[in-house]
Amino acid sequence: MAVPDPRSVARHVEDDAHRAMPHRLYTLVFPMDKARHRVLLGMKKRGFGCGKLNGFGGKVEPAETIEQGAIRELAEESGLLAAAVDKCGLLLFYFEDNPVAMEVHVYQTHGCGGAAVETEEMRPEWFAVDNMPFDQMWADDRYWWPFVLSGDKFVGRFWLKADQVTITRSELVRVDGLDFA
Ligand SMILES: Nc1[nH]c(=O)nc2c1ncn2[C@H]1C[C@H](O)[C@@H](COP(=O)(O)OP(=O)(O)OP(=O)(O)O)O1
Repeated sequence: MAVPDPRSVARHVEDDAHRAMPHRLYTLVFPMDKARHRVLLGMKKRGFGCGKLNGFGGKVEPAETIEQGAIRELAEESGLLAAAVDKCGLLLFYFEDNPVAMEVHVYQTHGCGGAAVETEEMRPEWFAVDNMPFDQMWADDRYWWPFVLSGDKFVGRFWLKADQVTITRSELVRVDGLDFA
């Protein structure tokens, strides 16, 4: 069996089936403009999730912390420079045709430096936080987005069909704290 990534927080999920699966770590960052009640999303132009509007993020590299990965991916995909990011929640995705679970660490950030620019991977656009384009986003986003807005921390688990759209099972809970990086 593959050696578990020590940065993974799968141990927080009390579920044998889950613990037995390898996990790949990802980040997902939502740059917020509190004054204008807006969030920056990016239209993914290639690869996984192509054609969807999403936060900014990607795979965590072996030599970095999850937070460092979040800040790096945000800069690479949007041009925005964040001094810090705030942890919002943890998402676990199980795709029917993939034996590796996706472990996605969700952050928001405020007052970034730099300017949002279109990159090879993403075309950025601002949206009102209370009128999100959920029809163009991942199917699970509409369920946990209210937690991001309220500031409540959350852990969500979603089981998806190979079409990456149909959710066959889900669990979403508010947690008191996220005692991991
Ligand atoms: N169901 C889902 N809902 C959601 O909101 N975001 C999801 C999601 N499933 C995956 N994501 C996010 C997590 C992460 O930010 C992104 C996937 O990362 P990528 O595959 O784009 O990684 P990389 O940018 O490292 O890719 P490459 O450089 O193309 O190898 O999609």
